[in-house]
Amino acid sequence: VPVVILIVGPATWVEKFPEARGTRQSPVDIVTSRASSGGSAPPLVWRYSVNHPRSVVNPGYCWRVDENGYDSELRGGPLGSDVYKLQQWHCHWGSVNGEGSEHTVDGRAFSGELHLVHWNTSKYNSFTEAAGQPDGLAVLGVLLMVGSKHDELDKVVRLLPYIQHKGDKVTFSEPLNPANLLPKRIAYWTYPGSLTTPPCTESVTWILFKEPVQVSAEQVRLNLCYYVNGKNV
Ligand SMILES: NS(=O)(=O)c1ccc(O)c(NC(=O)NCCc2ccccn2)c1
Ligand SMILES: [Zn+2]
Repeated sequence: VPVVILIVGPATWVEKFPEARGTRQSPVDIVTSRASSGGSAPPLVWRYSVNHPRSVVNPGYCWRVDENGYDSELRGGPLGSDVYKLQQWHCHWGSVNGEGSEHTVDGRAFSGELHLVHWNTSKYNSFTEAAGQPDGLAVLGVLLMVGSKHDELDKVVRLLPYIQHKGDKVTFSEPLNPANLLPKRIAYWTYPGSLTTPPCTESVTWILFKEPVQVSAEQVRLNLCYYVNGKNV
């Protein structure tokens, strides 16, 4: 009986998404010895709305929190004079502990990776428009490692049982400050890259914080058993 192997993943993305064959594809391995020193970039500055309703969604490949258009600002650092606005944030977890991050640092993977996705409101009129432009998006990447429980992140993790299947969505209005998801030390690596999943558009200025943030083993387990089970590949 002929065996048909359906390959779905990065190797086949180039067939449907030509951008995936580009010259600035993400994620990458950060080779720390080859990273240049900070130079004279201005400080990275952010301000987020805390007290507004947010929705947690299961898009089928992770969980995502939509900011529902509430105001926020990210500017400075490598972003020139443009102001970016937080659109959504989501998480990438691995099926094996320590293997979940998208970026690696000197070949080392972390247990997970949080992405805070911002779009350039100085130049574009919508997220969708910005997502197609080389300077359209800025994503803050936070590496996650197993350690103590993360209280801010727990406001989302505890809702995962209610979005076990693709398309599920739950709205919550508990105050949450996305700034509390960032590490204490805000040193970062930055490079011009792309969306890490289809359509892999080369529109992302990546800003990856050097210091990992700790989450508990239970929080990793909850992410795995809910979104992995709920994940319709
Ligand atoms: N991971 S990332 O680069 O921050 C990022 C940010 C915003 C995005 O819209 C995406 N990609 C995205 O949403 N893709 C939706 C469809 C999809 C996602 C994953 C696999 C296959 N198809 C990735
Ligand atoms: Zn992501």
